[in-house]
Amino acid sequence: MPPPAITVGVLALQGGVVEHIALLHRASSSYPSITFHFLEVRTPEQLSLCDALVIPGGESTTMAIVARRLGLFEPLREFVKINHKPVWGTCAGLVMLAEEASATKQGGQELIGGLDVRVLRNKFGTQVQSFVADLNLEFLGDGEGPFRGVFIRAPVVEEVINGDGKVRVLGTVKKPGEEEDIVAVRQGNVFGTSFHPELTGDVRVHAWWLGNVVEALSQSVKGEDLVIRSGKSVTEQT
Ligand SMILES: NC(=O)CC[C@H](N)C(=O)O
Repeated sequence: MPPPAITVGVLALQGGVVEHIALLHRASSSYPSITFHFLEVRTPEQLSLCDALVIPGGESTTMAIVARRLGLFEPLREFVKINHKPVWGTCAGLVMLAEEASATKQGGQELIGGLDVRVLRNKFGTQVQSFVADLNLEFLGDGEGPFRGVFIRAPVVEEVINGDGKVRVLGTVKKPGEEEDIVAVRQGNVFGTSFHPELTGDVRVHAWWLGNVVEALSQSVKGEDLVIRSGKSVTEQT
């Protein structure tokens, strides 16, 4: 049985917060029997009210500094890695959810972790090299055609660093003349995208993720046991 009410937080230290909340509101209409509350999260107390969390795009270095100052790092790690609550990171949010990152700022930067991957920050260059690409996101399973991926100083998943097959590749992009890059991954309760669905007006990824949140809370199982609706494991792919 799905819970009658679900609180979804959006980490609101910096970055694309209102855009996510707007699309989450729209996506929630796909689940009319459930009351959703969407909460901007800036404190450990607010985080403790959440059943699931979105970490938006923005600038991961800034987010990390602010999260540290506000005493949010340990509560965030507990939320993601001990309580296994559903979490989705977009762009800078994906960086924050990686266990390792390369091309970090000098001296490194603090990460929450949860995804056994190393991300490469700013893979495609600076702001002016931002681009849009049609992505084939099979996990949406809707047959409604490609999803417009918006990439802004985007990271990619450079390597899966724990080869036990729990990291599932859900999306890739291939720029002309370049090799294919991994831009969407999932490991149990943690989902990450290099691109920004909240900037497209296309509600499909938000609706899919909210569906997973509902499913996870209905089953109230640990992250590792969540039903993976689709997506091949990395080992299956190679
Ligand atoms: N649009 C974005 O979120 C950019 C992410 C940024 N390059 C970072 O590493 O934090």
